[in-house]
Amino acid sequence: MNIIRSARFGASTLIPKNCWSVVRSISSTELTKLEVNDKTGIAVLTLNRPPVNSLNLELLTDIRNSIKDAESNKCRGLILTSSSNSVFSAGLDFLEMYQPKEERLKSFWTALQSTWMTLYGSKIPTAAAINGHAPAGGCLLATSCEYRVMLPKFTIGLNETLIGIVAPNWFMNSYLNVLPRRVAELALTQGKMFTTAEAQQVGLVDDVVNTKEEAIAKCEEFIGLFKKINPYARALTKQQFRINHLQELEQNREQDLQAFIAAITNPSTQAAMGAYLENLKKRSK
Ligand SMILES: CC/C=C\C/C=C\C/C=C\CC/C=C/CC(=O)SCCNC(=O)CCNC(=O)[C@H](O)C(C)(C)COP(=O)(O)OP(=O)(O)OC[C@H]1O[C@@H](n2cnc3c(N)ncnc32)[C@H](O)[C@@H]1OP(=O)(O)O
Repeated sequence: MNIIRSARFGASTLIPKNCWSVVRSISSTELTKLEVNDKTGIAVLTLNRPPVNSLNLELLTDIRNSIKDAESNKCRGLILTSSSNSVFSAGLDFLEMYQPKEERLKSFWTALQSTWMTLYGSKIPTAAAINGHAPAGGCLLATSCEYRVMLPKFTIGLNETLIGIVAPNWFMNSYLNVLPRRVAELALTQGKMFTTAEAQQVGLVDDVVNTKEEAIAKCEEFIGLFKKINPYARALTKQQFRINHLQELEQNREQDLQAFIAAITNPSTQAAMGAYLENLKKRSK
């Protein structure tokens, strides 16, 4: 058996899963766990930032590093999931955007841009096992993948307008890569959160299953579709579909950062976000 070494983790840890496969930890931090199934070569990246996997600078950085680790370890595919039983990811961490410090705000948004470009443009097949709610940035992660499977009774969508903010172009492009234009426009302008059943109906998710294990198995099945396909030809074909969106952000990173800072630090945005956060806190009491 080849032991994969990770720059971030040193020697790999072997975790027996069943008699047919061995799950090996490639890299691990407090916030993420990246494990590869030795038999299939498929990696699972588990987000682990309780209570709701809200995406702060550190989690975004770890996600990006993990995607790169999966690629450099020549994994055959990557599955994103969550350690929570009810939330895939609550999207961007409001605490990064509410009453922010400018330098941290810049690093945060720059990390989000980089993580999105790494995931959306990844050469390896990517899939999301959505085992909980996936609002806003959580939905962005899922729609940046090539395949989505979701558990029942959760919600997913880009709800930015409900918070009084505007989803940037590249969030919209990830949505448009999955949804028909008319559906995407209506959903974005309403800040619609789709139930699992609605999401499947409009094509925002490809499949619905009852357990996380089944979701991972579905993702593995999807990634298995490429078993006999030349990875180089596959990666270049995927890239041709996504290159315009990637270049659009790459060429306008600084403008996008400035637009974000201006929008977020606007007093009316701060007031709307403050009220939304207050409401969230009240609801969780
Ligand atoms: C022309 C264009 C011009 C300009 C464009 C440029 C820039 C645009 C500007 C900005 C774009 C910014 C984009 C932002 C995208 C985002 O991702 S914003 C985040 C949106 N997320 C949400 O709305 C989700 C909110 N959360 C929930 O709905 C629920 O928490 C959830 C359903 C996920 C889980 O519910 P439940 O299990 O019941 O948990 P609780 O609600 O009880 O929450 C537990 C604690 O977690 C805290 N929390 C929840 N979400 C977040 C979050 N996103 N960030 C930080 N903290 C969060 C919650 O307050 C509870 O905390 P407490 O226990 O009370 O301390």
